[in-house]
Amino acid sequence: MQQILIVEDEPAIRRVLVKILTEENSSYKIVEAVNGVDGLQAFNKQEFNLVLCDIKMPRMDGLEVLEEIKKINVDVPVVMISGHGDLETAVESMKKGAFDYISKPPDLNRLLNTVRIALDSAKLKVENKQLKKKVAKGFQMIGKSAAITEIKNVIEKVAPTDARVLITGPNGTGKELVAHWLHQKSDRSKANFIEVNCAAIPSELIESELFGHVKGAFTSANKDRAGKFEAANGGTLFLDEIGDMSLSAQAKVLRALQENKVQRVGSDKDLKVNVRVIAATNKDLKTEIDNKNFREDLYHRLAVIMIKVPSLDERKDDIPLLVDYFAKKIAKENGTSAKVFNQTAVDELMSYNWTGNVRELRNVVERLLILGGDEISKDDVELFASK
Ligand SMILES: Nc1ncnc2c1ncn2[C@@H]1O[C@H](COP(=O)(O)OP(=O)(O)OP(=O)(O)O)[C@@H](O)[C@H]1O
Repeated sequence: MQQILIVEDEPAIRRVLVKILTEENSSYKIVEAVNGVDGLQAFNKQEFNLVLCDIKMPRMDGLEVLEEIKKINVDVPVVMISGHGDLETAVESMKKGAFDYISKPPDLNRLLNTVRIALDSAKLKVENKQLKKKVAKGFQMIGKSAAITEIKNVIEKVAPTDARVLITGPNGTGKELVAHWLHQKSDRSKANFIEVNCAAIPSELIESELFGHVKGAFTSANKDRAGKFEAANGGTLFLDEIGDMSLSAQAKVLRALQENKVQRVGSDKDLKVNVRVIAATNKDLKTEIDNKNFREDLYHRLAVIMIKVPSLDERKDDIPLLVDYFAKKIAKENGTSAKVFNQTAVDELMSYNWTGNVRELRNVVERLLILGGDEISKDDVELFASK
């Protein structure tokens, strides 16, 4: 059901609007208000998917109603109804957040199209918000150890700035998670978070991956292609495993960071980009610099803020929380009910050496959920954890 509020002082126009909409779609439920004040009262009382609002009305005009509605719920589309002579106001209302406007007398097709598009777009907005929430939930950072608490504090402080961040730590400790959080908690979260795993891309392709290419730049370049820097414009570019990047790509990344400009491979045209770069590595970049595998100037550009994610061994008190979190998460993903890990099982898991790795702990939990008994005990851990 779609709830539509019509705010219109002229009874004849109101009647036409109601007739057209109810005849078009029986799921449209209409509430009528005869002036702006009544309209706002109705809007405050119940939820609406769409508002149609006349511009010229006594007591409170359409623009005021629009402004008030946007204060209450910015996501509900408002379509203005403009009479003869207030076209300029209609245009102004668009600047104030109106979705669109229709003219009086309402043309049937135009009205129905506008209503349909406004309702669809509102639905998309809501879905998008829900999806974002879901994504944010999928990136929960579990842990109350001193190390994780400190990392969360640093994220809170650093995320809203544009400072570059270098995240270090062993494989599977949560470096990517930290990068996601930095993005989610920044003003850039509306734009893209683009990830490039520098270790997974052959060195001859990394430049084209990062900067794009123009048609004919190399044999397989059969059309122009944007690179990851361009894709991340306005957002965040996460360069994972940056310690594995070739020296020639490092030189180009350095230039991109210094000048906020990139050139597609095969082109000499500069493209301006506004990208926040977050990098991660499990290597000791200082050693890589000594061994001439990593550029020192690039290191200093990247490592404005350093976040070191410690191995799980250094924060064992997070293991019970992580086991519980993964057990519930995996059960939910598989549509099964969550099994309990009893204290003996958790103690046994805590006694192991976890040289990295949260990812490994997650895999062990999954294995135990599949192979273990109804309640996971120390015996199950000894039998199936295979550490
Ligand atoms: N504190 C945490 N809370 C919840 N999940 C976590 C935590 N740390 C890591 N994970 C999960 O563990 C897995 C590995 O984490 P992530 O990919 O962030 O590690 P990484 O250090 O980037 O690994 P790599 O070095 O291999 O790229 C992911 O599924 C991630 O969601």
